[in-house]
Amino acid sequence: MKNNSFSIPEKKKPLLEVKNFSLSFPQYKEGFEESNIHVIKNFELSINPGEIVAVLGSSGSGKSLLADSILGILPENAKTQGHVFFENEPLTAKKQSELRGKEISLIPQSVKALDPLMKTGKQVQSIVRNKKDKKKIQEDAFKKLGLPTATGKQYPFELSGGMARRVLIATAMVCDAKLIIADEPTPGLDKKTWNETLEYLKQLGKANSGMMFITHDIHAALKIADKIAVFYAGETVEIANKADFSGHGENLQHPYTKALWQALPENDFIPLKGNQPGFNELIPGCAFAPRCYKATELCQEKKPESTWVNNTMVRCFYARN
Ligand SMILES: Nc1ncnc2c1ncn2[C@@H]1O[C@H](COP(=O)(O)OP(=O)(O)OP(=O)(O)O)[C@@H](O)[C@H]1O
Ligand code: NI
Repeated sequence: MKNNSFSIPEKKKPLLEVKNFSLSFPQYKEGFEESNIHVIKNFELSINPGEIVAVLGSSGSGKSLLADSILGILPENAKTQGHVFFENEPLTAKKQSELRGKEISLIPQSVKALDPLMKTGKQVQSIVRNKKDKKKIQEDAFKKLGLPTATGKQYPFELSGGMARRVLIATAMVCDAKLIIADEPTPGLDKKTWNETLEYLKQLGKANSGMMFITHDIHAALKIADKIAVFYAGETVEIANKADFSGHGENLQHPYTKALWQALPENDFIPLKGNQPGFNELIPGCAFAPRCYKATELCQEKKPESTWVNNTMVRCFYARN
């Protein structure tokens, strides 16, 4: 008898792993007393090759800073703690500068990231690593994204918002990166362009090795992501599988994720009362406790560690097993 019936499948090497990552800024009060604004706390995330993972968080919650942390382009006053690994190797500052724009590529949040003084075709060509076919690679990318060839001869100010977004996506496309970080790539787009842009991003994420898709739009996240990391008050409260967003959210583990899902007009349309705590509020327990129907004294007093329930990472004392 062959001895391979019990072989354990080889575990995939994660492309990106973020463990216990925190980010703060020093703040000086009157009398020069220093304190810290804690923007990201104990953040966790893992992206496997071929996976699109959405980071879903409200406006101003620290999503772009998370992207900047991975790329190594944080403001100088930012203080970080924790571990980031790229293909199992620590992502040091040296490694970040080697990989940035090559193995790891950013689709920036603002179309203002395009150089206003350079024609879009030339801008995209300047990213292509292959020295010979720069023009062809750029033109093929424009074609795939539905941009007319003539767009390459235009300056960014001559383009509509939707076209400029596609030029930004083209820069990530031609870069041939292993990991693409797309930071809020769909704000202010009309429905048709929104759908098309997400479709291009999905193709791009799947064609390349993986994508971190940053958004505050749950619909956009559900349209393209395999997994959704839900960000609340700077922490990942749950990393849910896309399939768990269904019905009344019975399979979602964290009460905040459930509340987000149930608040959608096409679902139960139940509004979530209250606000997220500010960065300066020191909360000893679970940050969601003041708004949570399940919260007990334990939740007010102690922070839940991350646990795994049915293949889902969750930080809640009362997640189901
Ligand atoms: N250099 C800095 N010094 C101090 N605080 C900063 C600095 N940069 C950003 N912040 C704070 O960090 C917060 C999070 O910023 P970030 O841009 O990462 O949020 P975001 O989730 O990407 O927001 P949006 O949805 O608007 O894009 C900001 O609200 C701001 O208060
Ligand atoms: Ni942002």
